[in-house]
Amino acid sequence: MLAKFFAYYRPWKTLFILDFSCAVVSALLELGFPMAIRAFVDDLLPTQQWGLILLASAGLLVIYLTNTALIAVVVYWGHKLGINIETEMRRKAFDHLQKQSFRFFDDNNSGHLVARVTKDLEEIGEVAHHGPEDLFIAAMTFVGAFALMFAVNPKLALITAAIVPLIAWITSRYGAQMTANWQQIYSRVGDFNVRIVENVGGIRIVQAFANEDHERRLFARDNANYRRTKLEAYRIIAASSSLSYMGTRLIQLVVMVAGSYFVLRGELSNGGFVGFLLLVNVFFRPIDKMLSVIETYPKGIAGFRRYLALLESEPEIVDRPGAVSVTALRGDVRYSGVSFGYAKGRSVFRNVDLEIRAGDTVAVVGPSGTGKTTLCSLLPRFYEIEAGSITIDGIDIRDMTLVSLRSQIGIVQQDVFLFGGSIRDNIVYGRLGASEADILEAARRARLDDMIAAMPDGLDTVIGERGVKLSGGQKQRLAIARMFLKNPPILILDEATSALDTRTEREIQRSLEELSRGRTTLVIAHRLATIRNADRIVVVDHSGIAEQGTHDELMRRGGAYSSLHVLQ
Ligand SMILES: Nc1ncnc2c1ncn2[C@@H]1O[C@H](COP(=O)(O)OP(=O)(O)OP(=O)(O)O)[C@@H](O)[C@H]1O
Repeated sequence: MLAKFFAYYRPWKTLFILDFSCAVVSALLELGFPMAIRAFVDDLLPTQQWGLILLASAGLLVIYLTNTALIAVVVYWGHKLGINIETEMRRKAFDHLQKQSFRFFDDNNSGHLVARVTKDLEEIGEVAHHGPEDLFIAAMTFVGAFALMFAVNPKLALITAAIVPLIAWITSRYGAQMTANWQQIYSRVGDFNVRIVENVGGIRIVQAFANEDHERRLFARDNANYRRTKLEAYRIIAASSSLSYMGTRLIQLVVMVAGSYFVLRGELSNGGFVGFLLLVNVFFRPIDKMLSVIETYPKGIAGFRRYLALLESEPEIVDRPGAVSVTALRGDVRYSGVSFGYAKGRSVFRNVDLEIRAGDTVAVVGPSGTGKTTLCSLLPRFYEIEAGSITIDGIDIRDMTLVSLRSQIGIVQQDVFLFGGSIRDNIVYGRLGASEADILEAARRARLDDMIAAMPDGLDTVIGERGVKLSGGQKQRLAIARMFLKNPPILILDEATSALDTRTEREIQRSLEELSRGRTTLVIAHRLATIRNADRIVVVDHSGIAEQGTHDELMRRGGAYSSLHVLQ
């Protein structure tokens, strides 16, 4: 896993080297200061020459200033390195989400996915910056300080080092606990993200059912779980940092007592004593660093693990090697022996044959849950069929690139999804970069022009999240305008007008008829009246296609279609 982590440093090698070398030089200077102080007390003071003392002080000032500059570089460029890595990871995570198939989103909650791309990655940047640098410098300072302490007074150095196993034990014990704890914290954050995303998205339903109290209780539970896990983390931090504080202060006391003893016995100079006390601080600084690494590293690594899990979930539907990019298809669609099920061993339909000639309109009808929507969503390869094949103009859809296949198919859905921007943003989604004239023409053909003219900001009117500021009919028209702009040869209309009043439905129906003119169209309809003129009607039931033919043929046959008709 570490190798995968370090791979992210590759593009920022120069930045890393700059940051790292400045940090190393700064640490070396820190090691040098106690020795300079010792020389100052032992060698310079006894000369009683003010000129020399001031000169040495000026020298120290230069070194301090240099170190100040180094620290500034390390803090800024080091964090720059961290945020660069974090940004790259976030880009990759988002990119990976775009490639996932419908099934992935069926199985993963959007709140958790949001957490993956936001919160999980936050600490990785910190670890990327501090991790290797702190570890290396901690090791270097630790060894360096010990060597210098040993040079000043070996006995005192050994006494000081005796505390190290205790500190190491504290460090390793709490480190493992923290990693496990942070993984749990992330999962808790995901949980309440899910709760918030669902609550805010469905707030109208919540209020309509007056279920606010129920929602509050559910949220309170997740919030309390998060709090409990966080408290556990703070308990670990409190224990480890206070224990290590106690350890370092105890050893300082021991050094004070033992050092005084050595000074009185003449085994240690005054300067040596002062220098040694300063070195003890430097010696224990890596331990503080290690503790802060213990705090941030597990957060980063837990986030990185979840990030890797996301990146390693292979997209289910991808381009085959050698897939061709198709353009301007005629739209001859053929399903041959197609079988499909969402879960293994539970098929929605089996061995379905269906042919739609280019430009024809075929309506799919049948009882709820028989797989009408499913049948249509196989054409743009939102799900992969289990057996058989689907071809367009004789080419298997699996031999086409996904992007080109989907560019040839337009879908107008029952509940239109609109983005939160303006009317223009939503129409232009059909063909990004379309000209103003084309956008207006698409709006006109979808009979949206009167509404746009009546709006204060025209095309730039903001329609609210998911288009809440529009009526159902207006949303449908916007979706149709978007499709006029996209202008695909194949259309799927999924129950597009079921939620509207009769008059609006008739108007929208007219726009849809205009939209489907000259395009291969698959209509999923419940209202049989709207599909009477379809070139063919396919009736599905729980075992697949029950019958197909024109309205008149099916009525004459007196089968499933005619009984549905009688029912309506
Ligand atoms: N994403 C999904 N994951 C798992 N099962 C699904 C999924 N979507 C639909 N199903 C199941 O597949 C079956 C067919 O559903 P589908 O939506 O295709 O039916 P439909 O005929 O379009 O229904 P309706 O007329 O009610 O819209 C149903 O049993 C449904 O529960």
